[in-house]
Amino acid sequence: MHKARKRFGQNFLNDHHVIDRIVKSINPTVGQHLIEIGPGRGAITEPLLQALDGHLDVIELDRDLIPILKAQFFRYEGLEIHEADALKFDFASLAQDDRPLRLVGNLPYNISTPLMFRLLEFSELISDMHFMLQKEVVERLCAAPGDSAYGRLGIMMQYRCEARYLFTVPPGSFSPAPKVDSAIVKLTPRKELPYKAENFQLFAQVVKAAFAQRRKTLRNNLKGLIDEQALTNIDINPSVRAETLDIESFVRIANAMHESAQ
Ligand SMILES: C[S@@+](CC[C@H](N)C(=O)[O-])C[C@H]1O[C@@H](n2cnc3c(N)ncnc32)[C@H](O)[C@@H]1O
Repeated sequence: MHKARKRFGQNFLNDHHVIDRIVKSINPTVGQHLIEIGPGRGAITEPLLQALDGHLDVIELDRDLIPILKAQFFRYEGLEIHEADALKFDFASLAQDDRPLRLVGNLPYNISTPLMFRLLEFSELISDMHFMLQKEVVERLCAAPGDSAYGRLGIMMQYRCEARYLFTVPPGSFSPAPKVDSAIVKLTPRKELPYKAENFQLFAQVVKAAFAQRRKTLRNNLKGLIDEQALTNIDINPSVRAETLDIESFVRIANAMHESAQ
């Protein structure tokens, strides 16, 4: 019998109503290319395989789960089990035809933020992502300017993706039960970016610096990167806090810095 491991963030879904709701939200159809991150003991894997005529890629880090998954799903020849770390996995290696990738997973909470940043690198190959995460992380991913959860994670994600909070899942739906609520988020990479940063690294640097100290003004957090006058020139008030600025404003700051460096 496999024992749940904390270090792999293992909280297995055991609530059929919730599993059903997740699969309905994903709405998988035969012919689509789905990839499940962290299949665990197969709670979502099973209904996905049924909906996808047995064709699915799964990525699992816990090597003790691999033989269990193989035995459980031996009938499905189209199931590819990758024993790998999703944080290091080359998702482009799965995009061998022109079908976009659909990512799903009840993710280990301990790697959720770095995994989100990693997946952004592959966003052009992905049509959508449905993830279960800690509720607080989903709130951050979906937050708008002025919300208390609004910050670096939400801005970097929403720059590339539309983020939608689907529903909340209580601790009792898992075994072992986590200490906090979880939620399902749908992330849809944008085909066209509404605001384009000329230099993406610079944009990322501005967002990071702007939130370095949440209670400080832009003037203070961006000191050394861009001066007060340059902010005023592009209609950004240096006395406000970063949490009031929309994504377009951050792009405007980064683009002004990029132009002045040319
Ligand atoms: C929260 S459990 C979910 C399991 C299953 N999908 C379910 O809903 O019951 C997270 C799963 O991700 C796996 N995992 C943890 N870290 C991982 C990583 N870096 N790459 C791939 N899988 C990982 C764990 O072993 C576990 O199976």
